[in-house]
Amino acid sequence: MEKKSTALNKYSRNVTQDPTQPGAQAMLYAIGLTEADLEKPLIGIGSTGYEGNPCNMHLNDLAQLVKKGLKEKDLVGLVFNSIGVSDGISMGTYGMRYSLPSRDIIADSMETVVQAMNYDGLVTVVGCDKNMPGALMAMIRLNRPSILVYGGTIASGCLNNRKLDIVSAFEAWGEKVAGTITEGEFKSVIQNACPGAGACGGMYTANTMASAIEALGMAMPYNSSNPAIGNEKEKDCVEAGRALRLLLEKDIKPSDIISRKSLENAVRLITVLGGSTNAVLHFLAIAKSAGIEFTLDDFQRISDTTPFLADLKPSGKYLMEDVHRVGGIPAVMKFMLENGMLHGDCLTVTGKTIAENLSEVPGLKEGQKVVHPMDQPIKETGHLRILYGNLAPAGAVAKITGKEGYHFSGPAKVFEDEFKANDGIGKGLVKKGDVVVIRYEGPKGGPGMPEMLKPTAAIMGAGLGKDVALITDGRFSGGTHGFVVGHVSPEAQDGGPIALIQDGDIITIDADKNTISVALSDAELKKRRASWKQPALKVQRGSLYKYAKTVSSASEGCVTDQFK
Ligand SMILES: CC[C@H](C)C(=O)C(=O)O
Ligand SMILES: [Mg+2]
Repeated sequence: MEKKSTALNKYSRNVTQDPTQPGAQAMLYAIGLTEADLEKPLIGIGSTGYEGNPCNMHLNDLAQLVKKGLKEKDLVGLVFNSIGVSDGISMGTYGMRYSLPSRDIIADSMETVVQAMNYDGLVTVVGCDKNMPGALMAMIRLNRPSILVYGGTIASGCLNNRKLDIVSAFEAWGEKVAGTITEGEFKSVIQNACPGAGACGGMYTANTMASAIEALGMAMPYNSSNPAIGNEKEKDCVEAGRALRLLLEKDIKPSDIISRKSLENAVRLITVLGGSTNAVLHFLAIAKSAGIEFTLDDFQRISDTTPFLADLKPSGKYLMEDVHRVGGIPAVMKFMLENGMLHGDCLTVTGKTIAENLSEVPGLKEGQKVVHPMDQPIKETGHLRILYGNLAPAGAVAKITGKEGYHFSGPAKVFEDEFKANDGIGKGLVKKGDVVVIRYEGPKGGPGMPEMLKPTAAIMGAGLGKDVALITDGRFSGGTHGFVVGHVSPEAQDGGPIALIQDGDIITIDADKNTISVALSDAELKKRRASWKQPALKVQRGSLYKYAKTVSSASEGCVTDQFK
């Protein structure tokens, strides 16, 4: 792409080169910049590093490596921090209600710093689930040369020659409640599941979003599959710093890289990998941030025409470390390009196209078992199904790998929130054949649309994965598997039909016809709605109140900056 070169410091020059800004320059000298530095582009390095989470504990060190790469290319890197919360640590507690809102706080905070400080470009160094979409939304809003750097996946844990990961710990609770493991075994799983730094090791939300962002073209090749610990990750951080120079010189911005075609590339990779349902929510929001028409129906269209090929946890056997071992995400993308599943002409942050990047990488390792061949798919079409029906007039998102079948019908077992559901499951109130309904956990009702890994892991751990379905206006962790439907819209707080369900109503989920329905007549639903009263919001002040008052529905990506 031949783009005219512009002043590389077109933003920072407003403070570094303007004689009417002596205070700014005095402060920049104070942080140690020299007169020569003030003539160079200033690049924000937005890190979500913090000590309290394995996904984020090493990010500030990686940010220094990005800074090193920038310096090698005569650019001044300046590290700043945004926030992050841990899905794995907050899961099952009230704190999980802050998880999805943290995405938009990260987007707002990175936008704020880069705009306020007049930085010419941005490299974000991110780790846990919401960090990637939040950082990407900021990059899109700012639309100046940017690269996303993912902190990388965690190594697998190990116990008695059994590979463990974070979901092993979650599911161990269900196994213990069901009596299939002892208290001692339970403790050993917990203590050995996560060996150190890195984001959750299966194809959960962090690895899903990192892989998809690499396919979108906003991260360097191998960035998503290089593990958190090791010289490959250190190298890719320095390379990202170096790579920003070309983007500045050619004035290549996110709006030159993100398009409907590159969004299709991202979603097609998610489908091949069997990625997290959260990617639906986040890519709806990312597309909205970019002003690109991309709706739930686009996910269904791509799912209908893309095979599910990767045998990855939570429903499969392998972890992201195994993807790395057999060639990494570029090798998967090369396989997809060769099979006509990617648009190779999309530009990326290397300044080259997807096809040009992939021409330089080896393919999947001979004989590897992680990614199935085209003629032996795990499922001929995608695992992500967008369901509609009298229970979800505005849509719902199902994760159907086929391992639990494609149809489920049974009596509703209704819980008014996640905590009551966890309590009920723990007390054995959920029986084979039930459709568990967890409601008032949507974007406004939660608020914050929490992930339901605790109940789904308990159901799976109790061996009920094939015998119980679970639907919610909340969402699911990437670690969730089983017969699950989330993002039911409209949510209960807004009076959606899910608010009208009563114990015993027969709910039917058909993943072939993409429908979710309750066996009630329109007249009955109308009668129940007449007596339904909207409950007050669960919070009346603070960040969750602001969120509940501004957030859009899940079928719109839960955006908070585009309210009408
Ligand atoms: C267990 C998985 C992780 C903690 C998560 O929340 C996600 O992938 O969404
Ligand atoms: Mg999560």
